Amino acid sequence: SLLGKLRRKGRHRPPGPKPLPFIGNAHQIPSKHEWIKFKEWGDMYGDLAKVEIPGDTLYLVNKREVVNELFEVRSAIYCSRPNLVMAGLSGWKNSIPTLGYGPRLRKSRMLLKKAMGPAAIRSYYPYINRDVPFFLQNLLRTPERFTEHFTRGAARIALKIAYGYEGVTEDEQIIQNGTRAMQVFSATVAPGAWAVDTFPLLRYLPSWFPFASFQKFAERGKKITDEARNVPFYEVKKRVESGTADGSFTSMMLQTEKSDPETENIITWAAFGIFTGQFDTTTAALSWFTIAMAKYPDVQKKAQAEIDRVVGKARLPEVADRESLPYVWAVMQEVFRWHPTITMSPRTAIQDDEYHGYFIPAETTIIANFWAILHDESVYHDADKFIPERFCDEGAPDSLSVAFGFGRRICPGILIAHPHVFVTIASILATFDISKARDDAGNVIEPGEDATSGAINFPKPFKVSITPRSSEAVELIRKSVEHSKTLPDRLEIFSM
Ligand code: HEM
Repeated sequence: SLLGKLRRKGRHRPPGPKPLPFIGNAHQIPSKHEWIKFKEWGDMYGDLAKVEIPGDTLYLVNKREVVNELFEVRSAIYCSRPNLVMAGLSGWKNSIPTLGYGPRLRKSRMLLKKAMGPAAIRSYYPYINRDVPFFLQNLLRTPERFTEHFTRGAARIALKIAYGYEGVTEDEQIIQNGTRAMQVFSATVAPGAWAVDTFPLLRYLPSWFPFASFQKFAERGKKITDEARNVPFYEVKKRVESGTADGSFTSMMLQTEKSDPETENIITWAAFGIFTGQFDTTTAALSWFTIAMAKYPDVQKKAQAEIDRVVGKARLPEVADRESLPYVWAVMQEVFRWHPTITMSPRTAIQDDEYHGYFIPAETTIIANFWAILHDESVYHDADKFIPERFCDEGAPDSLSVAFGFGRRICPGILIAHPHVFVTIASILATFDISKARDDAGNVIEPGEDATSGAINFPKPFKVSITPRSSEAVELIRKSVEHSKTLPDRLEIFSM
């Protein structure tokens, strides 16, 4: 039979929801929280579920074993990305996360390794520890602006590494430009935006963005993104030329790499990757942490008790305390499991392949559903609940080995994200209590768990109450800030 012939040729395609002519399954893909629908299809159709959209076929992968086999073991095949047209038009064409596999990607990741590899990261620990008190001080002064403090805390470190930060233009403007550029990115790579067609993109437009045609969107998005990437870079370049640059990834690359336009362009994107890769993701993760602490006071108390016992109240937690704070570490693992920062990641195969008898033609887009893996009830019971004990007492598989991706496209910032998020969480727990806010009538406001749509999984804006644990804690923050001011703020590794 024809079917048998196709099978023999290995051209058996995986099952999936029934497509309609022309639009395929587009009408069945929801406009938000696509990962939940994709998990349902995985539960119905198995290891690989095929979904048709106009102009593309997607294979959904919802199980850890399958993602591991394809993205890790066969990483050399599943190492490219789909062509994200709208992201490309909006200024992100040459960005690292959207690059197809090839020499440019390899070069970019090689450069990133110099700033994000194990040795470099260890050399940042003192800088990260030094910065935490400033973050806590901001939180103390204006606790209701916690989201902004999360962003600034992460951005300060990222900007320092990428551009040398202090003395390099105005950081407020750079952070604001970066935030806007990331909103353009997030909107244009959101699965609903590219998986269906370009029309649903309108749903993801940030509120400050005037309603406009696609051409206008792309034009404006590109302008924002170019400016966000170029302004800090050329500032550093100017300073390198005049011999006044603080040591940073950019200054080091400008002095050690070839000075042709192509290489320079790659450096701008690598630096911009360090900057934009860090602040939004960290803000999202810390926001979910904040919601978790408000909703699960017993978890918070237990984590605080561990810190009080191990670290004491005379100093703040530091990066090096990680091994001796297993419960706080489990809280962090649970944050990245409960609401993973990036719920799904797309890859394309660079050659034909086969998985358990199913044919996977070159160029097929595979969507790894990290959220589904981390909400698999057979692995993580009561998956919607926040239960750190599953990691430290029950031996559940690590969530961080999923939440940062796999293989050749694994998050290059993973080694800095872990200690930075960890020490931030530990320091908040050491000095503040997070609880549910009350409205003017005194009624408790239940923080929701609704996520925004877009590439990065942020909770919708929410209110909580953040108050210092004690007057001792306030004093500790004040003393730590004074101490930090006496410490060097250079990154030695880039001083040459
Ligand atoms: C909370 C922190 C973070 C989380 C949860 C996170 C998560 C991820 C994930 C899931 C991916 C896709 C991986 C894949 O396809 O397998 C990714 C890619 C990426 N991340 Fe991160 N990330 C974080 C922080 C950072 C930081 C600090 C940097 C700074 C260098 C960074 C830079 C990047 C870049 C450049 C890519 C694209 C890599 C590529 O496509 O080759 N991220 N990240």
